[in-house]
Amino acid sequence: MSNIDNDRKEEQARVESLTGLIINRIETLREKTGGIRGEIVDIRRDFWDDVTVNFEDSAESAETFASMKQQAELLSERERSHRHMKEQLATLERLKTSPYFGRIDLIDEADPDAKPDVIYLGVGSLLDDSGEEYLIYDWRAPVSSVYYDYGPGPVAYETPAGTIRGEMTLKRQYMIRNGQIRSMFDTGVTIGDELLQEVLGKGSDAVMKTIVATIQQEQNAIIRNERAKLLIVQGAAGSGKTSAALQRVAYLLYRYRGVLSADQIVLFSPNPMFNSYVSTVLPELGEQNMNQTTYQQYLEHRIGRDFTLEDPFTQMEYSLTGMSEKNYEARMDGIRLKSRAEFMERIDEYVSTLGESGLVFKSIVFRGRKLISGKAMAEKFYEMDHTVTIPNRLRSLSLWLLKELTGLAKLEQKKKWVDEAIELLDNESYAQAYQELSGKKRFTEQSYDDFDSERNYLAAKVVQEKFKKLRRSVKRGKFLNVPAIYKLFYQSAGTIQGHSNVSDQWELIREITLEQLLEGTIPYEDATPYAYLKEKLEGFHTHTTVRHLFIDEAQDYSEFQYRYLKRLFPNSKFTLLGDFNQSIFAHSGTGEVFHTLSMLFDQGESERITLYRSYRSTRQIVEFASRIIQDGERIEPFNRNGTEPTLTQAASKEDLPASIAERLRMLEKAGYESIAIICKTAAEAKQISEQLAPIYAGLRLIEKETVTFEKGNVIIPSYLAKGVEFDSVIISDASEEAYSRESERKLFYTACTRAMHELHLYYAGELTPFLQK
Ligand SMILES: Nc1ncnc2c1ncn2[C@@H]1O[C@H](COP(=O)(O)OP(=O)(O)OP(=O)(O)O)[C@@H](O)[C@H]1O
Repeated sequence: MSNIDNDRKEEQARVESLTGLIINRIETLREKTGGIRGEIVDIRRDFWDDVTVNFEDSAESAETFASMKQQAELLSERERSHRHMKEQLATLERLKTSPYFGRIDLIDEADPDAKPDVIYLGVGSLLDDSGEEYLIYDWRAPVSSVYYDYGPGPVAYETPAGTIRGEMTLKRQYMIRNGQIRSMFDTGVTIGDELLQEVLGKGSDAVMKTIVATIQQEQNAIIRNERAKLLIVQGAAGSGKTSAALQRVAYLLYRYRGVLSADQIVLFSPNPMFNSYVSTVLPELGEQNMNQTTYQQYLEHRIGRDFTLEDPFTQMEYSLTGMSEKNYEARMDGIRLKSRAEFMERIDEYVSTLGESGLVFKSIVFRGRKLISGKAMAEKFYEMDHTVTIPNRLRSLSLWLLKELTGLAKLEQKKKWVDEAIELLDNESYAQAYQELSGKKRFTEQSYDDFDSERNYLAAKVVQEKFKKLRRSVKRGKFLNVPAIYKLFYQSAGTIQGHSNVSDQWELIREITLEQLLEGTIPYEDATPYAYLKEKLEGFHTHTTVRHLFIDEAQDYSEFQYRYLKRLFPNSKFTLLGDFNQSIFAHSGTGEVFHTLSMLFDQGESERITLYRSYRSTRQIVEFASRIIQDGERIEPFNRNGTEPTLTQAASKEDLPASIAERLRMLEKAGYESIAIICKTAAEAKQISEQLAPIYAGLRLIEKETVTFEKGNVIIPSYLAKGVEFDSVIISDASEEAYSRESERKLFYTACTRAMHELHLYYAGELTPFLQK
């Protein structure tokens, strides 16, 4: 019998004794939390009974105040304990069925002759009854990093007090379920294939899972990186970028507990559905979710009131299907142009000319009358010292406008409409007016119904009420007509130095952009330039409290967008997770974007980590997909075997749905619970969905508005499948017609790499050239 077999009994006994202890603790804590909850209810109910209220003189008032403060403190202390106990309970619940997943035996260099410290790692920490010894260490504790970074032999790890060195004499992994050790292995540096095989071999879920038990060394470097202000992770499809990002959030929340909170972390995800896909990982690790949003949602929030915003998926759909449209090439050229840093410089130049002239203001109109004209505002604005910044001059203008409005309100009170409005007031308003006037002693002694006083008072009230909206919009800077100013940029841009030579198609780009803007719609490629212009004019609305910004699918952002984000989050560290082989937007392309981004940080502040190993798909799928990309980064499959991907040629396009339905039946029979039919575009997805409906039931069509990711069989456009995964994938049309342009190569690669276990491709006519070699 090997050592490990000898140890097994002992290990199982330890698991049992720990589980017993955890169960006991849970019971005791439940009782205690119940008690505290009761106390809180009592304190809240009896709050005023237990406070001595007396405001008769200042000494009594002070006593009242002190007694209230004491009660409030007692309440908040009880509430704090309750929260703390609930957190402890949640940790114990997590540990109950699977208390730990790893063990390391360490000898400290400072005490080489001592017996090794035996350290168990789990998803939370557990102390013994004395509160001095750790029975389980949290996977994020400093010492736990040794588990992920080393095999048996010399080790080192960082603690807040400095580097600790020592020797690892044992590294063991466990799979514990329901209090039973299902398997255990002793391993080297990499966290064993056996466990990974088991985890990865399972069916996909509707939600992402935590990977703490099997984090790989190179992923650990991402999770625990604390130095870099800009951390760029380039990683093959399925290499665990998103997983590492989420564990990194959990790590940071643990490492900086009390300093960093979940609402100071923001994650930009590729689409709203993705938010639901990743939303359970952090709660599973006992942490709150960070703020999750999409770039589009952010833009919508900033500029959605000014224009109808085109979303990136509509733009994508156009770029994939609009080839035969009249100005297709010009628009595509425009998309690329507007994503570049040079375009930002053009906007900067434009803004500097606006400091001298050209700002457009909206007149303040009230009841169909112009109260203050836009022209008057422009005159006032340009009278101000030109060395003062535009946002500061706008602030002065806003103060001037508010003052003007006060004067205008007085004049307005004399108008006839005010009398009519007064007549329509209800009794309550009259009574209130009377009361307030009496309070202010505005009536003469002889009469309470001094008509003028009352009328003036009510008139002021009526006008004030109506002017409230005007004042509010002035305070919000609404008097600046940013949409018109942006349109003017295109109307006059030919005259801005250097602009006409940014693209041969510039004249046409201007024309088609203006056409859209005049219709009240802003193309996706203009949304960031517009938002940037708006911020430059109004002053940047920076998010200074955000400390960490995570951007998933980072290859899909343009240089312009990154420069904009850098300004919006000035105090934030950036973690970017991307794969250039999956750059599917017309504006995204090469690693240069990341290079220019790192130039926005000081030297030495940015780091880059590359992940080559792909965990999602079987070796066969990874090898198959690698053929699609030409000269991208190499991808190493994790050695998990499966069936070879298949290519099926149908006699005609019309025969495709029947063949696909047959494959669906086979896959379901094989037990797969999440199968995706991935189509190039939304239009194709819709068509296939209609064709399949009569012959195959239960397929859910995923559209850009879909917000939840549920387990089951779906039909999905390729660009919405980003970041997610399925047991098996069917590519509904892998023909030359669908995928042949260079811009479609990466889309095709992204689609194929969504498959975990099986991949099947269908086509009619010629096969895509990307697979012909
Ligand atoms: N260390 C690991 N242990 C277990 N599973 C892992 C590990 N790393 C990654 N995985 C699994 O591999 C799959 C892919 O991971 P993830 O989605 O994070 O990759 P990605 O790099 O973001 O992929 P893509 O770029 O294709 O969206 C997931 O199922 C994830 O759970």
